[in-house]
Amino acid sequence: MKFSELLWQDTEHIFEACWENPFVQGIGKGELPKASLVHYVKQDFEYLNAMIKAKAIGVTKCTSREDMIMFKDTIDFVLNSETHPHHNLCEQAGVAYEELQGYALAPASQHYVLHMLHHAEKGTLGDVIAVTLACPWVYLNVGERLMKEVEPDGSHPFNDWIRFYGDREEREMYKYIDRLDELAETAAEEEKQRWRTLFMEGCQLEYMFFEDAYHAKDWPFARTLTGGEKSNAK
Ligand SMILES: Cc1ncc(C[n+]2csc(CCO)c2C)c(N)n1
Repeated sequence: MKFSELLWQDTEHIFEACWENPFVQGIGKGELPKASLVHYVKQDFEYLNAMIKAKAIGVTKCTSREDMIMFKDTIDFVLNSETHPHHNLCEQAGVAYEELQGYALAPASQHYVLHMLHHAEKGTLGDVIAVTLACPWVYLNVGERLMKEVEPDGSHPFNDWIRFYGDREEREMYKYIDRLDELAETAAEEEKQRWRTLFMEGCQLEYMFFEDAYHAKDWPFARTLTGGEKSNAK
C-alpha cells in the first residue's frame, strides 16, 4: 500500500465529517449566516499568511531545485489566486475584503497556525509536507463533492468558491503526495508514524476550522487589555 493510501485510511472519517459540516453544507445550499462568512474570511486571511510562511520554511529544507519549485509554486498560488474565493465570500456577506484583514486569530485557527509553523520549523522536508497536506486535500475533496452534488452555475451565490476548489486540476497537490510517498519508501518507521500523526491532526484542524467558522466561535472573553485597547481590533 502506498503511504498516501494509509493517510487516507487513517482520516477518511474526518473527510466525511468535513463534508457533513454545516459550513460546507451551507456553501452547497448557498445559505450561510453573515457572521459565519465574516469569521471564516478573517481567520482564513491570517491562515493563508501562515501557509505562505510554512511553505517558505519548506524551501529551506530542500536539497533539490525541483522541491524548491514545488513550494514556490504554492506560495505563488496562495498569494495571487487564493484571494478569489475570499472575494466571493465577502461579496455574499456584503463586507469589503480589506475590512476583514489583520485580526487576531480565534483559538482553533491560532492552534492550527502555530502547529503548522512549529512543525515546519523544527521538522524535516517530510514533516513540512505532512503538516501542510490536509489543507489542499480536504478542500479538493469538499470542492469536488460540491461540484458533483450542486452543479453550480453563475446564479449560485458560492459558484466561484466551489469552482475554485472543485473544478481545477490539483496537479500541485499530487506533487506533494507523490513526493511524500517517495520519501516514505526510505523513511524510518518512527518518521512515518510522525507524518501520519501530523496529517491526521491537520485533518482534525481543518474540520475545526469549518465548525468554528459556522458558529463564529471566538475566545470566551473579549480580548481587552488594561487600558481599554482591544488586541482583536485591526
Ligand atoms: C483553513 C484552510 N484550509 C485549506 C484552505 C485551502 N487552501 C489553502 S492554501 C491551499 C494551497 C496549498 O496547498 C489551499 C488549497 C483554506 N483556504 N483554508
